[in-house]
Amino acid sequence: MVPDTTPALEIDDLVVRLGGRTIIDSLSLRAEVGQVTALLGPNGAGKTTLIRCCTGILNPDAGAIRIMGTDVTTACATGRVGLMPQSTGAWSGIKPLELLRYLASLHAHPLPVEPLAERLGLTDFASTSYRRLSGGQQQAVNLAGALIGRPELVFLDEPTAGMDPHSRRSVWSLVHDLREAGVSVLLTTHLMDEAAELADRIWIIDHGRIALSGTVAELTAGGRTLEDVFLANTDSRMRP
Ligand SMILES: Nc1ncnc2c1ncn2[C@@H]1O[C@H](COP(=O)(O)OP(=O)(O)OP(=O)(O)O)[C@@H](O)[C@H]1O
Repeated sequence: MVPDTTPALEIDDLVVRLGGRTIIDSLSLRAEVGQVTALLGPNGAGKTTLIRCCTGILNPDAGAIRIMGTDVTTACATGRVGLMPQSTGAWSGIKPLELLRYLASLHAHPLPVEPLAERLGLTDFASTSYRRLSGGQQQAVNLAGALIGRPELVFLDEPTAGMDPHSRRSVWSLVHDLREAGVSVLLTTHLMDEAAELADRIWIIDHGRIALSGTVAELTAGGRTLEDVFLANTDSRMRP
């Protein structure tokens, strides 16, 4: 039997213009099924914009996105995609488990809420409303929300930003388990050790374009650190 080589995510020549500027500039990228793909890039490089396009929040101006061989709208509508955004201003007064139960009710075959909450340490602050949680605790709730619908492809936008080293390690272990279970993960991070620990393949983007891609071993061949490679291949000036 011929193996199915349809990628989890395939982006071709994507262009996004916002506020009169080109934010994503003819960008092409591929993420394989069952792998962890890391998107690195300086502040303002376009990482979140790209994720917004892949999750149906933003329509690109040109180019194509395929998720497991289907279009974004279909993939998202059928619950095959999960998203952990950088911030969710909307939840305010709701408590973590109430939120997860609500999100679970939107999916056909959700994960059981309590074990997921336990795994992410949410039960420790179960009676606190979302808006009163610390930044790292909110991140943990956001991560649970991304996973509750058993997505086949999950986008994690800076999943460990603001987390202490214990919480970060626990997220790393969860990402390893997701990979083990065959879930495809695309994450962004500014932490080079996180990318090196988790990613099967890294894509470095700068000013909305792919600057470089490869496995950690390929990128760091010759004794350079991932941070050296990042610094050498990206612009030090922050995007306006
Ligand atoms: N709605 C918008 N209108 C105009 N410009 C926008 C809009 N949304 C994002 N941008 C701009 O697009 C650029 C890319 O932003 P984006 O959030 O994708 O960067 P990023 O790579 O995720 O950065 P960071 O690492 O800081 O999170 C920035 O210059 C940002 O100001």
